[in-house]
Amino acid sequence: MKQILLIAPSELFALRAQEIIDERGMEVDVQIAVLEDALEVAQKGISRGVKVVISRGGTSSFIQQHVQVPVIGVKLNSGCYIDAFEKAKDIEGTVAFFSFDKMADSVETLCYLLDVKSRYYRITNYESCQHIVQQAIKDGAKLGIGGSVTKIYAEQSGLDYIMVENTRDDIEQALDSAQQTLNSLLLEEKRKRDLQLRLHRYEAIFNYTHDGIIAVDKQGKVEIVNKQAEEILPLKNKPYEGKYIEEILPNTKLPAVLRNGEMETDELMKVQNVIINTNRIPIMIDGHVEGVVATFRDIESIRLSEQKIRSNMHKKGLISRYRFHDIIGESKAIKRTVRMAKGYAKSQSNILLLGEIGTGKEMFAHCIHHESNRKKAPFVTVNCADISSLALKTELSGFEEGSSPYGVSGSKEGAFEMAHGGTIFLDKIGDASLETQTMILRVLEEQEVRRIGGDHVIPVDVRVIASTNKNLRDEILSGTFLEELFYRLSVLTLAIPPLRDRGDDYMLFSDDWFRRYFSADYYKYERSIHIIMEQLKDYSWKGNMRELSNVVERISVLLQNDITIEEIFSALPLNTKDIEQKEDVMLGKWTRASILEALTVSKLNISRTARLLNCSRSTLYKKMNEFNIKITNMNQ
Ligand SMILES: Nc1ncnc2c1ncn2[C@@H]1O[C@H](COP(=O)(O)OP(=O)(O)OP(=O)(O)O)[C@@H](O)[C@H]1O
Repeated sequence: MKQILLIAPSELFALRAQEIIDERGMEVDVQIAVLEDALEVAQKGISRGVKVVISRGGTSSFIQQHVQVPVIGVKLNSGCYIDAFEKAKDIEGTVAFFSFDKMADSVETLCYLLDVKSRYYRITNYESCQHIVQQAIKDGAKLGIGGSVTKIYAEQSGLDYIMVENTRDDIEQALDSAQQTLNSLLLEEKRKRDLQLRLHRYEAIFNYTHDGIIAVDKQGKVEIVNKQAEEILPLKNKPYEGKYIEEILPNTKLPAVLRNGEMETDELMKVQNVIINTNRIPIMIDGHVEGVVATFRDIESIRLSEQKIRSNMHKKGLISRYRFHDIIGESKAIKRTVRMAKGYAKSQSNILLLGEIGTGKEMFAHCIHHESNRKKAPFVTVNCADISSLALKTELSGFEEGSSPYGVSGSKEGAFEMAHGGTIFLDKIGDASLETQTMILRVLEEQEVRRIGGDHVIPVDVRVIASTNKNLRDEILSGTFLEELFYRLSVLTLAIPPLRDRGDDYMLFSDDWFRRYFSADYYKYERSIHIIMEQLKDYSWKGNMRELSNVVERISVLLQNDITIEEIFSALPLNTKDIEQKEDVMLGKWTRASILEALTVSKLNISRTARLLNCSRSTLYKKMNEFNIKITNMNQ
């Protein structure tokens, strides 16, 4: 699509123009028309994308009045008149020269030299053309010389007329100037587009950034407030435009920046009861402060969004894994404990879980969190045992950039921060050093943390569930546990019963675990499993679930390798005291049950059973026969 349109007043003009255009390889559309016709041609061209029009004299002035694009006028120079003078010099009477531009001095000189009686008519707009031609006739003109528009009126009035034709130079000049105009228009358009793009970008940033933005002018009057600022502060229904910032927000410190022109960044402050982190940037022009822009964030929302990201990233670590329905057990003891835990879950108080190792304290902590109204927020576990005091402190408080005690780069969020809105589980709290206990106590009292190397405090809302297998009252007496922390943590206490107090629950657990271990093969081993587990009825399970799961695993492996029940018992590292106690109970009576007990305790070893029962091996076999007791490898 050609963006320059040349409207020629005559065929000769058009031919000359086309010649130049072709020579230069320009992109110009050439048409022949004057006045209204020329305007129509121009308008059509513009609607197709023409950006510059070239035309001459009256037609050019006429088009320009009706269109928005620039119209380049082709000027007439004195050389154009040479041919006209040929005829003019023989004219008896006045020759009228019509021109839109000032007539060249050389034309006047030529008239003088050739003794042509001349009169000059300057046309300012095409409407006056007709009138000017009439005037010339009145003034006694015998010949008219000029452009295409006056030619029309001259012919209408019967005035002899010569239309001047432009030289190649005139047309070249007009084409040059049209090309330059087009170039600068295109450049300007590009600039505008770039500017618009930039403006749209700024607008998007301005309205969709998470930061609130307020700009004031040099007098401190509010100029711009973005949506986020309206919401954070909140300013929604307050008329603020044109008001002094102090009138709507009394302590923004923006007037101070207007006075001293100093930038302030990363400052924490409270405005309208909202804690924000803010930057104040003075707008300097020629060394003068012309305004200030403040950007700020609501600390709470930053943390919430960080938390959201983090909890997505560390889903496994930050969400509770167990629900109450995962807790296995039919005993009264465990059912009562679950009932209490569910009740505790509904409250906001801290909870201290007490119990021997492996009783399921951590599992209960997960369940309680999930049953509480904090279940959608993070659940963060921190193990206070087997970790140095410094590492634990780092874990709990996090650190700022460059402040890691271990020289780690970057910053790190502490566990309390991570658990904000949710629950922190302090496992084995009784093993934390006094220093760490003091730090935890301070966080609980003040409900805020400060990262290592940090210069500001971070408010936290965290529920603490702590656990221990120690007797903390004894620890307090011996000075290794802070009494104050104990009272803070033990608002609610829950004692998780040991496995030995849960009746046959150990059978349910082991059954569950054996099934998981053997899956489809479970039925192959079911009988052996039952016999073995029955024999462990009175075992004390000092390691509780952990010990039971180890035993189950060991038995499973042995059973799978076709090891006899007798050998399996000898391979189990069971607590010997338990067994000895059982032996005491069993000795004496010749009953089927007592023989079975002795066989079990001696791990199906006949010599040992005989010794236990204080009889010979042959007596034992006889008795076993009597009671129909057979020892077979159950796997076979
Ligand atoms: N009632 C239960 N039902 C099912 N699984 C359980 C139950 N109690 C504990 N467990 C399982 O037993 C194992 C040990 O439990 P957990 O780690 O919760 O005990 P703990 O008291 O926190 O142990 P420690 O004192 O050693 O930290 C876990 O694998 C847990 O899932």
